[in-house]
Amino acid sequence: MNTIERTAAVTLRNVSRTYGDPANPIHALRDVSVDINRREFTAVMGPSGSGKSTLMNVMAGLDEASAGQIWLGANPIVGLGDTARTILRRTMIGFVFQSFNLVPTLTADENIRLPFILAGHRPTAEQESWITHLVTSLGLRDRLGHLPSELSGGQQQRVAIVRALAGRPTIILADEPTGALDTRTSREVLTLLTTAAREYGQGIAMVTHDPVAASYADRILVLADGAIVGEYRGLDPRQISDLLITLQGATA
Ligand SMILES: Nc1ncnc2c1ncn2[C@@H]1O[C@H](COP(=O)(O)OP(=O)(O)OP(=O)(O)O)[C@@H](O)[C@H]1O
Repeated sequence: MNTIERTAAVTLRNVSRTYGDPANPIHALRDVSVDINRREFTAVMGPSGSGKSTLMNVMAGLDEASAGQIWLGANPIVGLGDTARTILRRTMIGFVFQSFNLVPTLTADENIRLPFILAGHRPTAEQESWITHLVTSLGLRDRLGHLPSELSGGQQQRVAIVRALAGRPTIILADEPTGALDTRTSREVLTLLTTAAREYGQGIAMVTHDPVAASYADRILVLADGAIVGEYRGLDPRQISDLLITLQGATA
């Protein structure tokens, strides 16, 4: 199976993740098979504890699947050593976490450039103009010299988003990226993620509880109790909240 050409940004086949005592296991993911496609913005939704963060962590190779296979692009990650996995992650994935994860001693500009420094090369001219576009459209031009502690939560999140998008990674994994943002900035961030998928062919997976944020996605995956229980397209925010309310009722 490893030799089959894979066009998805991330492929999961029969992936399970079990925690805790084998006699009394917690099944965070149960036999999940899904593709996160390139050129597509996928929202991941589901009740608290349904496995959304676990799904993101195993896709990123930050957590080990207990069973199953995972590919980043064409590269299998199950069984890879730590170093190889770190290199793959660095070159193929951009992360946006709710907690920003900026380096406190680096300025906004240095944080944005950190992935390039870690990868050992400077941004190309094309990447420089993409960074300038991102910085300008997220209103960060006059904040680049500031440390994270000198920025508001929303500004810190925008810096993290520019950092994730800057190198045009194959996949962007975002966990509640708009959780700390005001409505206008949220809209800008979601529009940027949409652009990243449509125009730059990146695969986006975004965990969110927010029906408005999810309505920007092309596809919504719904998790319940560690399994994918639904896949939807073309829903508006109202339809998404109705869906979640129905699911909460079914799993309560
Ligand atoms: N390191 C861990 N050790 C033990 N159990 C864990 C661990 N990580 C997650 N779990 C359990 O796995 C299940 C799925 O957790 P996960 O964090 O993936 O859910 P989630 O859908 O992201 O929840 P939320 O929306 O509240 O963030 C939960 O029952 C959780 O308690």
